[in-house]
Amino acid sequence: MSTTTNAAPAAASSPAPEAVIRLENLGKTFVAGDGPVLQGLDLSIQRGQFVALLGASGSGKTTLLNVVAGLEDPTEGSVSAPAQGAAMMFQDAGLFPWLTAGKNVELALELAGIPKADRADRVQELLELVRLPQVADKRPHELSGGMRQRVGLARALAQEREVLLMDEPFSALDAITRDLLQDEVLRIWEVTGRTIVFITHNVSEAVHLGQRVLLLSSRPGRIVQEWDTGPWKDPDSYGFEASGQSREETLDELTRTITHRLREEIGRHARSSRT
Ligand SMILES: Nc1ncnc2c1ncn2[C@@H]1O[C@H](COP(=O)(O)OP(=O)(O)OP(=O)(O)O)[C@@H](O)[C@H]1O
Repeated sequence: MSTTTNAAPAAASSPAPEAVIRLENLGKTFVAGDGPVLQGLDLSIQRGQFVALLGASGSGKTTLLNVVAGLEDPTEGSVSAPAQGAAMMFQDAGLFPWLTAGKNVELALELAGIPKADRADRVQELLELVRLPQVADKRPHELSGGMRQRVGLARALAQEREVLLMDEPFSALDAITRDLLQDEVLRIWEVTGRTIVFITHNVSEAVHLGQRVLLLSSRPGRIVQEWDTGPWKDPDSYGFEASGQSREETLDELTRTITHRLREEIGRHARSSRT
């Protein structure tokens, strides 16, 4: 794997960060004759990190999330992830249409074992966290797509899991709603300290959200390149000061570089699918 890191050297005394997800030589084959979807994949994610995952369509991004969540078993290698599993969020919020927004969130709290007496306050706290304090009594069909995703996010957070896996959660939303929700997710990540793995096809979204941006190769999927965006987002950091560019220029340049690499992988995927 090639890694592009612009971080300042870590202070000698800082303790090694704890990996909350560790995949070693991971492989996944669904149908023996079709070959592996994932192969030789190594990945370590530290507690509290925000990781964005890019890759061609069909490269195995969702499969990777499912393995981390414990929904799929690997056929090779090892997975270390929280035993409690992970909360997941998808392109469609998947709210139960017959329940109100509040009841959708409350159900997740109930399944997480939160006592009944504490649930009403917690539902309200979570809806406030996603900036929808007023929708507890509304049914999903009364909400916009962006509002439904916010409720879906509140429901995912209600599961009280350390790891949140997000599979293209905003790809069906209009650009303005998507921008707003990206900023909300960053705010919620900072407030809650969750470890987030976020799949997207949108490189700007990956660069905006991820501290680390990972590129999955075309089949078989493994992490082929990684970019560390952190130093460029922190104005006080070494990386920012060392460059003569503005933060926006640097992030735009990074977005172009990653887009170029992603296109190469998509092209490779298209060629290998034809053979
Ligand atoms: N349960 C399954 N049984 C058989 N094949 C599967 C199964 N799940 C996924 N696959 C295959 O694994 C490959 C990777 O699928 P996956 O959904 O993980 O890719 P992806 O990168 O998330 O794609 P996209 O970006 O289009 O969502 C595909 O060829 C898919 O058909």
